[in-house]
Amino acid sequence: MINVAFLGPLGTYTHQAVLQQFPNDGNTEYTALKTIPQCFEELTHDTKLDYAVVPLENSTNGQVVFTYDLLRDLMNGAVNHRQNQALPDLEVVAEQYVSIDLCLIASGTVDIEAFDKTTTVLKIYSHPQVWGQATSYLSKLRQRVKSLQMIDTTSTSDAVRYCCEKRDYETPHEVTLAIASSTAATLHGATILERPINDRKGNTTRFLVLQRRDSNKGALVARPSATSISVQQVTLLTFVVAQDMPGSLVDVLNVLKENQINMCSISSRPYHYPGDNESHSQKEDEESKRRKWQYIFFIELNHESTVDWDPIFTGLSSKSLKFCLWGTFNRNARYYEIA
Ligand SMILES: O=C(O)C(=O)C[C@]1(C(=O)O)C=C[C@@H](O)C=C1
Repeated sequence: MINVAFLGPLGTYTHQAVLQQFPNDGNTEYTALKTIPQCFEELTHDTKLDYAVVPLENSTNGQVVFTYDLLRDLMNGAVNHRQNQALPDLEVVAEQYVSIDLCLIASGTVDIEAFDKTTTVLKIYSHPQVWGQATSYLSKLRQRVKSLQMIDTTSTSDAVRYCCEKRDYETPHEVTLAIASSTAATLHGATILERPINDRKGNTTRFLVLQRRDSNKGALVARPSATSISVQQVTLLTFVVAQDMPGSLVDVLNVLKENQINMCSISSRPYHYPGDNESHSQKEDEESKRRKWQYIFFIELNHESTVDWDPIFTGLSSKSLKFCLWGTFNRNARYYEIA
């Protein structure tokens, strides 16, 4: 039996990612948690859980910053190190992709055509990641009402639950709606008013599957894509460099070039050196620790399964102040799907 935690409740897009990765075969238990931080926290400490699935990025509006920042904080809080390589408690073992078809949802019947610019007060509940995926639909909607309030919830499925609970409190001019998946609407017995309302066709969210590093289970197996016989692999790394040293980022990237390995993504998030009660590498000097404008880099490499990692890790170790290898996993075939 395996136990998979995820950003719940049932009916979230993350739940969909979980079912794609771990189909209900009678051997899998699913544990719905309320927030992304809880997924990290519970997987770290509850050995009854084997995996956690969390959103990482969306093809329309980019990073799910909660997840990026939790990875950063785990790297900073890592107790175990091999020289300046942080070995946090969790690692990444697979990726998953879910097509995000956003629906405008009501608890009962609502006539959008009857909205009145002088009186209708519209409240829409959803996960914060959704607003940037339906900007043009929301701005058109705003023009048809007196006011539009967008209210954040911990997930899209929870947004539908809120919307259904609010039904009894509505005044004649106040309308409460949610943006979520059709699965969430069905689950709550709610009505889909319009779909899809996302800005871009092919809107997709990418998810990561995490496990505890000490579980020693290895990466999860993914099927090869229809277009390639060999399975491409992806490696996720994070690192920090000496920001005042010209070329310090280039030096790290040159390690990849010299070893003929391709980088397929790079992004950054704000970084703060670990506090005194957290572990840190000796190269981090006092002054740089106090600076506000520091960055951690996230890079992904795509490669065949036969890579000589020794020179790469030796290079990364010498050119960065601190780095972390989050895992090497198979590229999911859904990555290659065209919008
Ligand atoms: O709220 C959900 O349904 C989630 O699974 C979270 C989440 C996200 O954080 O990106 C997943 C996919 C969509 O992009 C919107 C929300």
